[in-house]
Amino acid sequence: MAADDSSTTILHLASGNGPITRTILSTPLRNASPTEIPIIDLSALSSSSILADRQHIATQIRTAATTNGFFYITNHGIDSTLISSAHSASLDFFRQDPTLKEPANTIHSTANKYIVGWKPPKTQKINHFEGADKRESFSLRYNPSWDPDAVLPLPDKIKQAIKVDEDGFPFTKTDVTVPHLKESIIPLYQAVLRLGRNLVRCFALALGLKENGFDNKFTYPDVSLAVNYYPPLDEVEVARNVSIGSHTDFQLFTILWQDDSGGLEVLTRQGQWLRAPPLKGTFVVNFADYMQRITNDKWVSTVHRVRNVSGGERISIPFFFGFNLDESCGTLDTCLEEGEEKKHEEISCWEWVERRIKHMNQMSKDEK
Ligand SMILES: O=C(O)CCC(=O)C(=O)O
Ligand SMILES: [Fe+2]
Repeated sequence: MAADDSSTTILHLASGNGPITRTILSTPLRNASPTEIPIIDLSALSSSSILADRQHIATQIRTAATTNGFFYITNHGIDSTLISSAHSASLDFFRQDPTLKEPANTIHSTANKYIVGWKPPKTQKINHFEGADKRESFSLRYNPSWDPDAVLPLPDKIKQAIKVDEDGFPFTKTDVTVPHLKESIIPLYQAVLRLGRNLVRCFALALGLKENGFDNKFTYPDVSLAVNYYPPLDEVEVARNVSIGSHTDFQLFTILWQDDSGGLEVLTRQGQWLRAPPLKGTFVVNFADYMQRITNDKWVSTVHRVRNVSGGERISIPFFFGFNLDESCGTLDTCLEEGEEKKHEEISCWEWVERRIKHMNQMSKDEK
């Protein structure tokens, strides 16, 4: 961050259109208020609910989406035992000696290099202006055999595009040392995938579409689950480093579980950093770049980062959602006021993400 004037600083970020900046207020970091990051109760998402109840949820989502693009969900239906089991198996995986994690390194994936598998510490730079993220992670992408609601068979072109690793990588490589990793993570993956599909129906309502308006774009969604492991930042690092740099997520939306360490921070449109502290029994949901595009920038893809200053290790489990790889969605008519121009051209979610990643990596090359 470079100094601008005495009361503000400039934050540099990657975007799908090249580097951008944001002005940051010098007001101290503080906890978000319930209006800034609301808690939305999803009890009424159950199949026996009536449309009016789901509309009520949609109205709250719309307010959150147009305010800071972040909200907590409670009564989401995900069993806490699924979470605790995935959490402890993840700790068992990350706490191993690096040589034992190496076989699952993403570089050994035959089909999904750099996408699935283990990413060692300090190998990711989500914001090149802020240096390497002090995290390691373990990632999976969509696999129809883990999707309880998969509509099979998948179209051939999708089978090719999804590129499932035939040997079951990366779990084949964790089976020996952490055999319970797969059996703990997959049930959570399945539950969050189902929750995501339900939320997408609320998003459709919140955007003035029919409840099933996005269903056919979500039959084999381009999703990925990551487990992030953040060692604590030491005293020197706290001033200079990030656990994960300031960024926006790339696709449609993210459902994130965080442990009770804290450290997630969210930037308001006004340039104020807010803490999004862990709240028992909740997930955090945030909108991402592609959602912002198709809503003509009405729903915000909000900048966030993590600084793990808890003194202990921190785990988070984000689940990123995009439309089916072959689906494209232009600006939604329901997001345009009378006479309002569309701000973005139509592009598929997948092409958008590729462009976003290209720009992010370009910044790294420019640094050298
Ligand atoms: O760990 C967190 O709380 C946030 C992680 C995140 O923003 C990401 O993985 O994109
Ligand atoms: Fe993120």
